[in-house]
Amino acid sequence: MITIDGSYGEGGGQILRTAVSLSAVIKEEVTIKNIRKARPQPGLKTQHLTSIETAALMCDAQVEGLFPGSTEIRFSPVEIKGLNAEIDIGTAGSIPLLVQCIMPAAAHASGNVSLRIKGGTDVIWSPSTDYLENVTFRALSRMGYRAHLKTISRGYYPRGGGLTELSIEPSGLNAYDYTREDGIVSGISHSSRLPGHVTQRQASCAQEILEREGYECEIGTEVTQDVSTGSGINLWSGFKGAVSIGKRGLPAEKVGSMAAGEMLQDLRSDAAVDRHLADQLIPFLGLAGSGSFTTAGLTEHTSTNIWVTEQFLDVKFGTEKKNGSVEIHVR
Ligand SMILES: Nc1ncnc2c1ncn2[C@@H]1O[C@H](COP(=O)(O)OP(=O)(O)OP(=O)(O)O)[C@@H](O)[C@H]1O
Repeated sequence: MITIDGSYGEGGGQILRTAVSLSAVIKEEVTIKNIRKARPQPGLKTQHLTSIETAALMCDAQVEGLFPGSTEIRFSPVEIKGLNAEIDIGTAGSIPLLVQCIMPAAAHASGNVSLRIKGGTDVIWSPSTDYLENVTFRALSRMGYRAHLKTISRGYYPRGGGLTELSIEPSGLNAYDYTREDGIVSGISHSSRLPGHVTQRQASCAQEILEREGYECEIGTEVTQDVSTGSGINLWSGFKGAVSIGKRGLPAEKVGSMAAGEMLQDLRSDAAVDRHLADQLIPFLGLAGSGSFTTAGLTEHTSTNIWVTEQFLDVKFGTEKKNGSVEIHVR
């Protein structure tokens, strides 16, 4: 049995997601203590509960300690099967973070994973569903990972209710050395239950900033009347992306300029992948057993995910400074 201190390093929900999924892959029971201990509301939130429940469903796991606010769980996996199910997070809890919890295990399943998931598609402190599809899954496909996430309708905080369709096929993971692939910046400026000019203003502002700096852009707009009210803009290029979410009182131009500013910072860097993708790639690099990428800097999310991954897999990550970036590798 493996025991993980959930308060280690960054101390957030990601420790939980990586630990649960890798425990399923190696079929070894894990106990996670001190879950989100230093967060203002410690323990499991709705998003984490539904994520663990979904992972448990996939691998017939028994789970102890699964309740809101719980700071310790024991996850005992059996075999990872395919799964065809409808999952409702019930709040604006992040759909991409739920998916993050089952991604490594799904590659090792005996069948396909097809889920219709309801929840938040564009919420703060999380990849958006567009980011997951266009940045994370695009990057992982280089290692042979086969997954798609289709956004059917958007779910914003606090109401959520967005709908997505996830499909993951089992696959082996091959080693891959990521190099910079920045090119045209693509994007989508979206809103629900707001006047159409909001998406236009978000998109125009982002486009103007990026084009002024010499980057070609193609940003689409999407105006809907979904269950929840909100707006945002997602940009991506190569293995880099930027997510910006609107909120009451924040001008649409500011939402657009924040995304463009984040994207520019990444595009100006010689690194191959952005800092968010960096932490998300770690368990997969570990499972592939070899591979590398460069990123602008080592975040606490990344170093913590390296630590968790090394607790489960027989791999050792290395980091090395390279021309203003950091190379992270497994050899
Ligand atoms: N703007 C963003 N774009 C892409 N990915 C993001 C973005 N913001 C956060 N992420 C990713 O979302 C994940 C967040 O993990 P984290 O542990 O902070 O989440 P959590 O479950 O909400 O936990 P906690 O509330 O404890 O922080 C990380 O993989 C991080 O890289």
